[in-house]
Amino acid sequence: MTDTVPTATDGAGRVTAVRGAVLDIHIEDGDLPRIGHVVEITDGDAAVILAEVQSHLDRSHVRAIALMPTGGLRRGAVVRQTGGPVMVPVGDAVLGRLLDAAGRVADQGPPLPDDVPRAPILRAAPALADQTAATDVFETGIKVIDLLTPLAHGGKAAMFGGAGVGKTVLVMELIQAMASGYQGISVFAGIGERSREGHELLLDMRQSGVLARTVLVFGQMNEPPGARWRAPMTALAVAEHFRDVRGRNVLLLMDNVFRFVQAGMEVSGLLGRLPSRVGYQPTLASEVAALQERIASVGGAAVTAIEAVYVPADDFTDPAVTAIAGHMDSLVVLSRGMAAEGMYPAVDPIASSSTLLDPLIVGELHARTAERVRRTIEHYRELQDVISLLGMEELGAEDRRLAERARRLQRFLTQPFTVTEAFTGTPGRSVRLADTIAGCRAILDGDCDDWPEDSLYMVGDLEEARARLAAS
Ligand SMILES: Nc1ncnc2c1ncn2[C@@H]1O[C@H](COP(=O)(O)OP(=O)(O)OP(=O)(O)O)[C@@H](O)[C@H]1O
Repeated sequence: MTDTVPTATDGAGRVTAVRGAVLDIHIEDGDLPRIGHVVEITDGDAAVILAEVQSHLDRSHVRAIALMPTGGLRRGAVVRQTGGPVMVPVGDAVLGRLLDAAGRVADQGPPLPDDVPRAPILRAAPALADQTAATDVFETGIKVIDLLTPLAHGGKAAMFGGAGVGKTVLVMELIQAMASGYQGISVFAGIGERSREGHELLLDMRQSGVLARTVLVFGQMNEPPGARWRAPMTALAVAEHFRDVRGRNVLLLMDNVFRFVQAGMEVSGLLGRLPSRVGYQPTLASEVAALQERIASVGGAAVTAIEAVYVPADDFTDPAVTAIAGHMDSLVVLSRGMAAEGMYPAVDPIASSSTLLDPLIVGELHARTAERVRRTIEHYRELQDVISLLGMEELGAEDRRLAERARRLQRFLTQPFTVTEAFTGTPGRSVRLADTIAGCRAILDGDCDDWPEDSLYMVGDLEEARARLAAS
């Protein structure tokens, strides 16, 4: 598992072709490097470039994908085999640090000590028999999530949404909410997103004091596909070390897993493989599985994953989206319609789900309340056409009462976030699950029927709404 850097083996070679991130290498004598193994390329004084071997072309040629920019690289550059996959630094020394996909520090801090333990980024998932199931609820303080899509301690949750519906804001809020009250280690993988967001996160974490327990791994959108493709694996290697060697609980956050799939698609195209459905790589399902299956809880230590997933063109049937969704315990679906109405967080209460929402896991009261909330909002949606044509007044008394309660529930499930305070001016709220359940039950039972809808919009618990009502 954890190991020192592999020593060079025989089989030095030279670069024979450079096509962007794709490198063809001639191995002059000795064995070819294995698929998945990494080679080091040096060209005079230029920085060392790492590349991962992807195919064996013939008895003496391999094709590799560079993990770093290849600008300036020339044919004839010297290639040295390392005899293993990429080895990245792990353990206490990387806490509070920012690494790139190849495990180099990228935060202008001091270099890592020479004796830092290293781990390979490519590894098999733990055996099924060693994995423990996730059945403990991880309370986030975000009403709509805790009530309708509870997250599992040691489970996987994904936030799905099209462009600009609030995925990043939600993941950042979860980091704030969970990491600050959480005693484990957090590992954040920034994959294919804007570098600006990464730097903002670094600053935020430094200010809030969680950075000392956090490792950041970035392969952002300006980096070559190999880096974006391997950044999540590097983050996993760091997380696995804390889980397996140190027995610590780990919170693994990834923004954005779709970009990992997209990078894999670029790599596949660069290697000349025929595309499959919707232009994706033929290996889509196995690539997603290779990542997701490694996120597992073993023995006493849990890895809890929160992943943001971009949904291209808001198409939830996209093969990348469905491939990722299949691995999740909790699916948080963000809706453009709700975001347009300012209903933040724009979590769609009907489309979102969680395997934990079972009376045997969360308890009878929670499961029943969630079910009633869902049914009421769903019924309101069914009535929407009639309402937009004829108005609420034309509904029957029972439907009208349900519609009014559904609108109040939708507003009560909005919540100001700490991370948006800077531009909304409203401080964030964290609500205990018991208060969320009590608030929803009160609305469902008609206790708030004569409250104006606005009194429930962007509040914490029902007491706050009551106080707001009394003050108005
Ligand atoms: N909880 C919220 N409260 C208030 N505003 C929000 C909230 N969530 C999102 N927004 C608004 O929506 C904008 C887009 O959010 P965000 O960057 O999280 O979207 P995204 O889905 O990650 O987008 P992209 O796919 O472009 O990365 C924010 O800049 C903010 O104006």
